[in-house]
Amino acid sequence: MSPTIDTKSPVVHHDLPTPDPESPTRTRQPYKLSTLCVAVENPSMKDQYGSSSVPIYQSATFKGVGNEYDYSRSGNPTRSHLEHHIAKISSAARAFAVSSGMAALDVILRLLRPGDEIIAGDDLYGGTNRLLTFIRTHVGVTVHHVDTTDPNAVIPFIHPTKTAMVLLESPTNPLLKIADLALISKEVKERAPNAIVVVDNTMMSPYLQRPLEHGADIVYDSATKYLSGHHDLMAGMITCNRDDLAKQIAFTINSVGNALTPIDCFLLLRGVKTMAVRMDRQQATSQLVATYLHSLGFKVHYPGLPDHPGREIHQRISDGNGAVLSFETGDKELSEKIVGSTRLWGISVSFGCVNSLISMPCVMSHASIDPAIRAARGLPEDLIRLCVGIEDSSDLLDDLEHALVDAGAIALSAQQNKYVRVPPGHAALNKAVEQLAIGSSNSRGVEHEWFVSAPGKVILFGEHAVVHGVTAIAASVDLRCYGLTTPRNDGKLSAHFNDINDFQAEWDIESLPWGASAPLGHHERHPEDLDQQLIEAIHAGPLRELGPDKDQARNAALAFLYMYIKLTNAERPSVHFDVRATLPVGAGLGSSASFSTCAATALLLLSHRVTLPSIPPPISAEHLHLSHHGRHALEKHNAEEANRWAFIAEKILHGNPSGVDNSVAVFGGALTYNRPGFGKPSGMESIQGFGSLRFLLTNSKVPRDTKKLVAGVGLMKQEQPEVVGSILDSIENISAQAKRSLADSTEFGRENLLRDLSVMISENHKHLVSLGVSHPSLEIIREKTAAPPYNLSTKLTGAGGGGCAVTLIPDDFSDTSMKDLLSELTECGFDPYLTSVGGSGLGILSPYPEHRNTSAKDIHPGQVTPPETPDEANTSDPGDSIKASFETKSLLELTGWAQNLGKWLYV
Ligand SMILES: Nc1ncnc2c1ncn2[C@@H]1O[C@H](COP(=O)(O)OP(=O)(O)O)[C@@H](O)[C@H]1O
Ligand SMILES: C[C@@](O)(CCOP(=O)(O)O)CC(=O)O
Repeated sequence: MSPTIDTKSPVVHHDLPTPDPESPTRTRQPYKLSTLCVAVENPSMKDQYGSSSVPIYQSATFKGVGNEYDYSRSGNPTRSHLEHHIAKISSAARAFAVSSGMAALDVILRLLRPGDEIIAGDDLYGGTNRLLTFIRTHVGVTVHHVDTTDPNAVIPFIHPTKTAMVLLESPTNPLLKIADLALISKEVKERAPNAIVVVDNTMMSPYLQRPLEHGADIVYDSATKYLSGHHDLMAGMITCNRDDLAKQIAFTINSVGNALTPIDCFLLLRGVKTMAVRMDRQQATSQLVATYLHSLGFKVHYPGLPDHPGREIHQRISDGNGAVLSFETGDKELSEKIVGSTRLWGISVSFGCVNSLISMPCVMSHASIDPAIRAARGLPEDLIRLCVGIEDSSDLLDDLEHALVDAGAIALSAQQNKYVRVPPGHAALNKAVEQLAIGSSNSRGVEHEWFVSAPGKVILFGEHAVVHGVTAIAASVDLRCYGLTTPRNDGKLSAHFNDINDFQAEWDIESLPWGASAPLGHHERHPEDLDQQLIEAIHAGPLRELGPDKDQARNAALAFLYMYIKLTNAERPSVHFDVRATLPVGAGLGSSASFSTCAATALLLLSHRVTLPSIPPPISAEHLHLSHHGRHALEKHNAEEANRWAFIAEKILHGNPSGVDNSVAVFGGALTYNRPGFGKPSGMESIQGFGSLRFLLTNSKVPRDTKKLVAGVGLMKQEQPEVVGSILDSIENISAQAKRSLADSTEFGRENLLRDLSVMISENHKHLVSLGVSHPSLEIIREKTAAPPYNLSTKLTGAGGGGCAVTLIPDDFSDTSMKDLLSELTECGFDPYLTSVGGSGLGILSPYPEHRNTSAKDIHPGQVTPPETPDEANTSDPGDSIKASFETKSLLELTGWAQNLGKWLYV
């Protein structure tokens, strides 16, 4: 077919390129729209040089008589290419490119005659409204503005002969109201067969919605928006399937001369190629932004939200929710402040660009509508419109949050430790109060203490091998690390690691190496690799005086300071961080991961990146003491964030961690774990049935260093890949078998399960010996437990090289035997300990006063009975009593005391 634009008979139909079947037996599916967007080829317009990009025919005239093209106002090869392409992706036979979206509407409105009537929406783009007013006053066309989101409001205005055009938008701009394009088209056709249904599809683009498929006669787009995507050109596209209409449209364009210029046609063709990827990203971020604003309590207009009134209709007629949304703040002045406070969101009219934009329709795009009419049409003066671009979603959310905070629309709730919406009208007042509280310094006040805790772990199968992609099976143990932050508010930061030779240090916050690290946005993820520049700066700065004999403390302080600098750049809270554990440090029970989890969580709370549920469910007193009560009180995304940061601290402490230890410390319970990056499913899966098993943990008390042991296995793997490879395969088989046995334990029988696990424990240990990570002390423990009358299976657990061994205790193991075994091990200088596994993961002591157990208020050491007159400071600030007792409680009392303080919120 010829693409000739003949002004006498200008209608040209464009083929939709459904690919031919390759063979009679294998049909090809039609290309998806995103493929069609990229495939600009027009088989009937092959370029003479085979250029892969459509050339710009920047020529007003073409030589010769009777050729395809003579004058660019009538036709131009670059424009023909563009029109063919847009027709193809719009389910249209014809497409016309003109100089702007308004030019498109102008061409369409010229189909009307004096006396005709139009039905149009009441929430229209301001420019559309302006042109409609013009044709009403100058052409004598009657315009009925009705709520087109309600078909019943449209029907009474349809006149069988007078109604010449129904002009629809869906979603509307800027209130995102939905019109049922299919239903209205049908109703119009039935009642006024000659009326033309016209749809402005700019908010959606053909990628997300093709109204011609739903009965519209003409569709137009401001191609300045999504079709081009870059705000570097202005264009309008008109598409239709009716020859009669196409002829009239072509006639008008040729007569008035508003066709798109060749260079803009070229730019638009280039833009369309990336439309699908742009829109996919823009939509995904829009959903995040809408959900975020909605969660803060703003009235948000976006069809992607579950409570949007037109959602069901929109899902039926479109393929997505688009990238424009709007929200109300309740206060015009506040909205102006928010719009003025953003940095990344550019203040601009229009939308559809790769850059994100923010605007207030009533003072910008819709300012041309009379304020009284705006009010009558329900357009809120405080409405903010967001047009989402392709920037990183975390940057956009962060910028918006900053703007909301700066304008005083949201404020930090000390009690909930998260941003909450300030009731409209209070914003200015609250802002002033907050400024006073913050004072002139950039460090924000810290109101109360945070008390957090996380368990250690026992690895039953797969340690070391898990670093290299093998499945590990691990569970939490009932030994925990505790971290407490207390406010200092004197510009200093301090830490006290009770278990690391009572290490204490204090730093001037402003002297920390802030400059060595780029600040991390509020929603920004930490990159996979550690920031070596910051690590070096911390070593050279705050840690410079710690010699090699202080390795353990230096590493822990490094992990703490690294996260403090990365996470709290905006707040820089002045706090004291106290750590104590009931876990042996460096013994293979994951002390580093539980420490990392505590430090990460405390800092995430202080930087308001982890928030608590505002109304935790009520508790009954009898449950207060159970360690696993309150599970799932912390939201999953908060747990995941804590786990991500605990893993970062683990990298600092341990070099090449697999992530199993911190996953157990955060999520608790029992799980299988696979490290990502080995071409197989990764992550964790919780396993049941583990909690009923009894284990004896025996600490050899031989110190060792996880980092060195893990690095040692890594080196061995490099030097003897085949030997290590086959050991890893064998361990993988053991883990897989153990996973199956644990999963099927009821069917399999308890006795069989215990017997199988025993065999696998011994096997796994042998493989660890081959990897060179056992130690004579561990072999003594293994031999002692294996000897009659005990006949138990033991393996090292964790990194080995000393540290702990784990022994499986069968159900029928007698109390007498246990007593004998414990004393035998103790006599050899070991620390045996019977543990229960599978308890709670990360916990945060609820900060809500109603959750604090006042009867458990502490009695200071040395006091036999509570004082008759309660100590003022002690009653008014539970933080004081927590800190004092935390450092002085005996190891045996620590867990019970912590539990008794109040309700713990667990992952
Ligand atoms: N309670 C704690 N307080 C401070 N730092 C700790 C604590 N527990 C562990 N760490 C840090 O973790 C390191 C121990 O890590 P690692 O050798 O992996 O032992 P584990 O096998 O117990 O995880 C310590 O040297 C110290 O830096
Ligand atoms: C050896 C390893 O598998 C477990 C280390 O445990 P621990 O640090 O010894 O508690 C290493 C890892 O998985 O990161």
